[in-house]
Amino acid sequence: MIIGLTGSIASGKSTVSKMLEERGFPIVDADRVARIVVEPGQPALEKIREAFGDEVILEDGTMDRAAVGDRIFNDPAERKKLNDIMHPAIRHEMLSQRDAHFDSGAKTVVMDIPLLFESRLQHFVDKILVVSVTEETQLHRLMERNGFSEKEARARISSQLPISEKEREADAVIYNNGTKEESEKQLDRILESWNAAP
Ligand SMILES: CC(C)(COP(=O)(O)OP(=O)(O)OC[C@H]1O[C@@H](n2cnc3c(N)ncnc32)[C@H](O)[C@@H]1O)[C@@H](O)C(=O)NCCC(=O)NCCS
Ligand SMILES: Nc1ncnc2c1ncn2[C@@H]1O[C@H](COP(=O)(O)OP(=O)(O)OP(=O)(O)O)[C@@H](O)[C@H]1O
Repeated sequence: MIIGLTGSIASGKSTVSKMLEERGFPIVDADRVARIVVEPGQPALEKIREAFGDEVILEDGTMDRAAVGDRIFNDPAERKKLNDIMHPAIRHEMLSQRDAHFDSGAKTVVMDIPLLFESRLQHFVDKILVVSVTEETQLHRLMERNGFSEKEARARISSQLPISEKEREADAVIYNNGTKEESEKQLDRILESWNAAP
């Protein structure tokens, strides 16, 4: 079985992903893969330099994530330009990690994909698990975790589909406004109802 774990920025996907990892599920993490495909020497990084200019590359040759973030979260055309470069590379690496887990005998693989709906990847997974929070909690946690101003946080939130739309298409939803323990209980109930074992 493939579980697609999604939600919105700072809704708690990594928190739930950690709980799944503790239960022995192998995780393919799109955000982590997105860092691998732009390491120095990777073709995607060269394309980013060509498309966005030398000002988004740091002196040590790595991508300036803050500079790229400022550009893409404030401009849909810039965001599309980056997505068009990075998403094919991310998809390729994620599928190869997924296959490796199944080849090693996993029964269930979790794919943590923040943009599962935005990138229309629903057909890649068997069950969609959405981690949801109210917009107020999301804004508060995002500002606190990243040290963003309200404007910076809102730009990121509005770069994604509203979480209510994601909930509608989910097979199950974890409401992560309460404590992590409360979310953990919801997770265990969902895994049991799906008969999901690692
Ligand atoms: C823009 C970048 C450099 C900002 O880096 P930064 O370290 O500040 O953030 P990080 O990578 O941890 O992402 C945080 C969250 O931002 C959101 N996000 C990232 N990219 C996008 C995007 N293109 N569109 C909408 N939301 C996005 C996701 O919810 C993600 O979990 C980085 O997010 C990136 O390379 N994005 C493009 C690749 C991508 O689409 N990743 C999303 C998962 S496939
Ligand atoms: N139930 C909770 N109670 C309190 N804080 C929480 C809870 N769940 C998550 N957090 C905190 O909220 C922040 C966002 O959570 P997390 O990093 O798991 O979100 P995410 O969906 O993975 O974000 P991103 O899309 O940016 O990767 C983190 O600082 C995390 O520690």
